[in-house]
Amino acid sequence: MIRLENLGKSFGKFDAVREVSLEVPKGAFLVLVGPSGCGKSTMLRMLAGLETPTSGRIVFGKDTVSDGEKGWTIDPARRNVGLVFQSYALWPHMTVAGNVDWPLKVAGLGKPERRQRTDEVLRLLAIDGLAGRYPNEISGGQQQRVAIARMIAPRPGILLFDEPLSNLDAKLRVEMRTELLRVHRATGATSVYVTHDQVEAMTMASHVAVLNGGRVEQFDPPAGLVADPHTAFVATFVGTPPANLVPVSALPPMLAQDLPADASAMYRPEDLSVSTGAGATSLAFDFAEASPVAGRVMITGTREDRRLTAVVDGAPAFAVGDTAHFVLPPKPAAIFAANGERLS
Ligand SMILES: Nc1ncnc2c1ncn2[C@@H]1O[C@H](COP(=O)(O)OP(=O)(O)OP(=O)(O)O)[C@@H](O)[C@H]1O
Repeated sequence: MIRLENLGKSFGKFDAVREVSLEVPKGAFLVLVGPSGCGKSTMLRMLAGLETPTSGRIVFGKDTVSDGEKGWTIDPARRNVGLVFQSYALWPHMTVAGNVDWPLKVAGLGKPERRQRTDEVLRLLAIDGLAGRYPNEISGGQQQRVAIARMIAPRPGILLFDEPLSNLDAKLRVEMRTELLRVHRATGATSVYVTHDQVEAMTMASHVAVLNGGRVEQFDPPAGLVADPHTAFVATFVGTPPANLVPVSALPPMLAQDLPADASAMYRPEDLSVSTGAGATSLAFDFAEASPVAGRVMITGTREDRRLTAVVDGAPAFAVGDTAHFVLPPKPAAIFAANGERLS
């Protein structure tokens, strides 16, 4: 179990992480997701013991491992965590097996046990055939597997990942997601995974914390974020494609009449349709693109700095720049106040 209680981190006057409270059970796969600069890495570094919180506490199981009020933290080597970064940081002068063996040697394990554990994790990551190679003799994806094998070999109870797949190409990234989840399950550890990619978050997580400006805007399972976004930020950040947010002032008068004038209305792409002619509940946008998604078509329109997305079964053929009329449903799926809070 990992529990964060009012966790905060300030650098001078700047609050990088503010009042974060959440709890996940043992075996959870917690993803911290949010835009650049929202405080994800700072949170992970506090979990790793590389950064001392300035307020609040971090609890692993029954043990407090960092206390911001008292200003102490248990150092990384003594808190039962494994950490994998974006850069693999393998030792170039050691073989694959040597890299995996090193932390076990440092931990003082005997040779037979080290050998057995190294073989076991290399097999788990399907890189046992590469044991004798050096890092510069294997691909980026294979290096990432070695970094993960090295992390799990000492059997930490908590696995921490900082954007581990961002250096891999798109296809490999998708494969490695599945692979990482398999490793996570096989170890029985609790994982915390940092990414700015909401698709990664939504496909991998058992629990997601959406961060914005150092705060957790919502903490829920992936399906909960899409079904019931608590803030305008979450509504437009998650989902494939994310929901549309339209200021009430820009809605057709018929749809705007009962809504607060300074609010925004959320419409799901699948609730919109697209037509060549204007209607009482449609908005005119410039057709930007159409792309096939799982047997349906995703249509995107732009106008000034706004974008609207519809996912439909079929639509008239538009050319780029044509006016496309996006027909809105009678009621929005949610309404958000000007400050982003959900009203209904
Ligand atoms: N040592 C530091 N001193 C001062 N400010 C810092 C320090 N470390 C991080 N920050 C600031 O804290 C904020 C959060 O940084 P952090 O690296 O946690 O963000 P992030 O969400 O991981 O971003 P990215 O996805 O770009 O890595 C940023 O505005 C950053 O500039």
